[in-house]
Amino acid sequence: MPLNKEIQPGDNDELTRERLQATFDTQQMAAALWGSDLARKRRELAKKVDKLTVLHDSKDMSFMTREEKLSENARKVVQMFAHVADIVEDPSDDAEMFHLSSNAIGHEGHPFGVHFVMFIPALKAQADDEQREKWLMPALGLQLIGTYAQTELGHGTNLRALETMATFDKATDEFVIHTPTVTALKWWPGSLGKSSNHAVVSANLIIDGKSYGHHNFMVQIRDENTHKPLKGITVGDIGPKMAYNASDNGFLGFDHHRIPRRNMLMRHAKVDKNGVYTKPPHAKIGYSAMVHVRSVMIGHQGMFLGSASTIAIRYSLVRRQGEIKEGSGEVKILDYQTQQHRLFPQLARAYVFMFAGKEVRELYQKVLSDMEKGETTLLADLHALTSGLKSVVTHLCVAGMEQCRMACGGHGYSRASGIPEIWGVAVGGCTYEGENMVMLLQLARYLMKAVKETKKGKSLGRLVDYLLLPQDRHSLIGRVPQGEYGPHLAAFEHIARRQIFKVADELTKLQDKGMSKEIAWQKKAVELQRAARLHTRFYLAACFHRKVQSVVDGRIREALADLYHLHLNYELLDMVNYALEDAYLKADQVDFIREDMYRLLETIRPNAISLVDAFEFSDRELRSVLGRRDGHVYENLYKWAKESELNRADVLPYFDKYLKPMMLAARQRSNI
Ligand SMILES: CCCCCCCCCCCCCCCCCCCCCCCCCC(=O)SCCNC(=O)CCNC(=O)[C@H](O)C(C)(C)COP(=O)(O)OP(=O)(O)OC[C@H]1O[C@@H](n2cnc3c(N)ncnc32)[C@H](O)[C@@H]1OP(=O)(O)O
Ligand SMILES: Cc1cc2nc3c(=O)[nH]c(=O)nc-3n(C[C@H](O)[C@H](O)[C@H](O)COP(=O)(O)OP(=O)(O)OC[C@H]3O[C@@H](n4cnc5c(N)ncnc54)[C@H](O)[C@@H]3O)c2cc1C
Repeated sequence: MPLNKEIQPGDNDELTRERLQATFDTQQMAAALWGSDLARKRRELAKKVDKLTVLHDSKDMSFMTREEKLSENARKVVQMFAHVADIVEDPSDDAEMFHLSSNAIGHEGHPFGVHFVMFIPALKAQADDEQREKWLMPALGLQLIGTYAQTELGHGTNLRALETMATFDKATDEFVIHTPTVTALKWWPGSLGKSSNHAVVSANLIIDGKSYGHHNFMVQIRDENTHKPLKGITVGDIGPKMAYNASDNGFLGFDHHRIPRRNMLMRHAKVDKNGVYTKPPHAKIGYSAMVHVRSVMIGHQGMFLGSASTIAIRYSLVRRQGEIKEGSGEVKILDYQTQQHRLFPQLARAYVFMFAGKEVRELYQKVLSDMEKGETTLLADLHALTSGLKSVVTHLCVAGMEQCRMACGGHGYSRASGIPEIWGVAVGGCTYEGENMVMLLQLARYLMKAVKETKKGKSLGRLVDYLLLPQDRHSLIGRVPQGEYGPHLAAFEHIARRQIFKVADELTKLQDKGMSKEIAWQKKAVELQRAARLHTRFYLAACFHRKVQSVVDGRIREALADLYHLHLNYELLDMVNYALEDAYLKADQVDFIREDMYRLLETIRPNAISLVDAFEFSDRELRSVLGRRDGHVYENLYKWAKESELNRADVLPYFDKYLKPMMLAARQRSNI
């Protein structure tokens, strides 16, 4: 059977020649990336969105004001729901809905952003059956718009310091929600500013003067008909952000606002009418909506990096600049080794982040179904894994996207490239759902506990089984037959294990000298977050390995293995200092890794376009002139620039108002 190579009439010949070189079928590679069912659904829904003009951007969002963006995406999201049954096979499938949304709406936000990502997951995990009936069904049916209001002006990370109060009033069987200070104002919740009419609000539960820590409460914030804030509620937009400006992130304050007792989400923790409090089965079960977003973010961040890689690689095959051999003509910029070294490792990361995203979603689903039965054993593992992945993946994604942007030269800096907006959205991920450094320290906590168990000969969980294995003193990289990469993966394991034990020993030594546990932790915090990063990077490399092993088709496995081996080499070089510290690697082995990496760049080069085609991002989804599938970049850049609002007239008023008088005055002065 001929291989599918994504060639279409009217394509730029340069790209067609590139596509013909592929060693694999792009649709089969797409199936490896997304799963075959989702890959098919994505393809079909993109075609349907193409035909439905009501779902198309009315103009490029780059040329819109914030209010126009909000209005445009509200229009599209409503149209999207109106046509959803004709477009997707299963509207309750989050993945399918997410892809519909990224095709039709893009990534700048819309009024239902947090509704689907946090509000509904919070209700699913924390509302009891009666409450689900009351709010989850209407929320799924779009009868209300919800947000998740946890962060305050004064505190986002340290949830124990949240100040919003929910004081139980036994006499009326109500909670009184109150914002005692300006720092207690809720700050940041997505779609809160102008769109939502309900919020899951985190507030300190106070019964008879005693605080039970923060819990989640359902609060209606706006009238369902007039959309005006309810009495005792102040709400508004927090202003423009780096990106994500079609989302109205908001502020929210309460002045002794009363809600019924049954508005506390009571699946796990409960308060009865006598004010008797029942503890949840796990102290952090109320954090489940955060864990949900952390788990979905991994794959989505991979998609963002995949989008930027697609844009930069396609453009690098259209752009010619300079000669490699004098007189032989200008070359495609992707033929430069430096360009390949800049882009292919990002492409490999995008792949592995998407694979890891799938694994972590499966674990989340398992934990969620366990939680339904009151079983919480795997919650700590999930928290540790998502905390590490969330931090490492967002950090590497935005660093990688910046490489993609720079690899496009000047045109990468233009919004026409599409990279600035997705970079701006992705970089928010380093902060939201737990600031990266803080989340790495959460994982480090787990790792230090794992060390203690290891010393007793036990494992804390599957993720840290490797701590029980003995340390090798020297790496076998370059000492085994060419093409064997087991020692590379072993090096990731070695580096992570060594750093984890090293910092654990250092903590013990400090405490043995009489330092408190907390101060010792502070003294070693940078080393601790390094341990968490190295553990996560080992997890990612091992995940890539598992994926390559699982692929049946020989051609796909070979192309994926090239990316995997590049990933191993590139990431090892990026953290080689850890392997040199204990002479685990020698200088000749580092040279071996480098040379192998350069070899792999050349091997991957002919497959580059098909490896990005395999993401199957539609042009509508990419929203990039540089990344167009057909490669017709220059004529479309010119067309795009002409759309700029500044080109509506040859002379704009500011010229007559400011510059002309200044120049006239200057001329007059020079004539005197
Ligand atoms: C139309 C529609 C289309 C529809 C489509 C629909 C489809 C939709 C599909 C989905 C689409 C998705 C799209 C996404 C991408 C889109 C782009 C943009 C979107 C932007 C959205 C942005 C949303 C962003 C939202 C937000 O940002 S919302 C706010 C997030 N805020 C934070 O994340 C605060 C961080 N801070 C903390 O999480 C805590 O503060 C703290 C540090 C843990 C300490 O917590 P503390 O309570 O102090 O506990 P410790 O004392 O440290 O620990 C004590 C003990 O508890 C343990 N433990 C702590 N935790 C946990 C935990 N979880 N679980 C288990 N254990 C835990 C710890 O291991 C320790 O164990 P031990 O060692 O004792 O054994
Ligand atoms: C785009 C976007 C969307 C958001 N959406 C929502 C939403 O829908 N709902 C919601 O409730 N919130 C939302 N947030 C808020 C977000 O969750 C918080 O901003 C985030 O959790 C970080 O908290 P912070 O702002 O308090 O940062 P801070 O904690 O003030 O971080 C500042 C610095 O202090 C350091 N730091 C803080 N604590 C520690 C510590 N213990 N140890 C070491 N270092 C520390 C951090 O590492 C960081 O370097 C959103 C934020 C963004 C950017």
